[in-house]
Amino acid sequence: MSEGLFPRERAEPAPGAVHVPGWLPFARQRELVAACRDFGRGPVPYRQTVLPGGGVMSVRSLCLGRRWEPYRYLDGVAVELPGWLAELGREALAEAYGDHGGFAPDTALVNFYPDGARMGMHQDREERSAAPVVSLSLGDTCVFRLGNTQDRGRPYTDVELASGDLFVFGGPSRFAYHGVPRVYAGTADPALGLGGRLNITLRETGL
Ligand SMILES: O=C(O)CCC(=O)C(=O)O
Ligand SMILES: [Fe+2]
Repeated sequence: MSEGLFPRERAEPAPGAVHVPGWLPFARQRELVAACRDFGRGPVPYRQTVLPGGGVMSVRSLCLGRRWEPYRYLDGVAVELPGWLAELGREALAEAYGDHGGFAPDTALVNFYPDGARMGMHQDREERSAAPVVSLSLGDTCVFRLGNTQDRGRPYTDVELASGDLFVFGGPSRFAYHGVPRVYAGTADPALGLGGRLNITLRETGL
């Protein structure tokens, strides 16, 4: 980890991909952690997704708004996407792109990474909207791998996402393969009250 050694600066690792380190103030991060804990106490708990081939994802996931399963969005909504979270997504996009462009997310995927959890390279392509994906990270720092739009392999760029970081991928990067090959256990500020990593992606499903 480079924390403390190199300044973490805003970067555009690929066209349409923007990383804004430390975008969320610490108090806001704490509120989001509490909210994510509350979501898990709602009608639909966090659960491990079973892939069509029988594999089980190591992350624990929960959907707000439209429900995603591999590889489609289901009809109907089990838990509403809170208006304040959609608004946070708009603010995030305005920060990253200078304009929220009318972004109207109707779904949030909340992923919890316990120690050792990872996410393989994939595309977010079940949405029927070209709107960007807005990602917020909380807790332990991870390696986020932003690949190309052709396949899971190189070229790719590894970006460290720490608590409070905003990452947006849209435009030419919207359908880039991406994944989380590694989470650095125990790197979160203990005052955050979270062991592991949380990631929230806000999306427009266009459905
Ligand atoms: O955890 C992350 O940073 C990425 C999550 C992701 O790619 C997804 O939920 O589709
Ligand atoms: Fe994804």
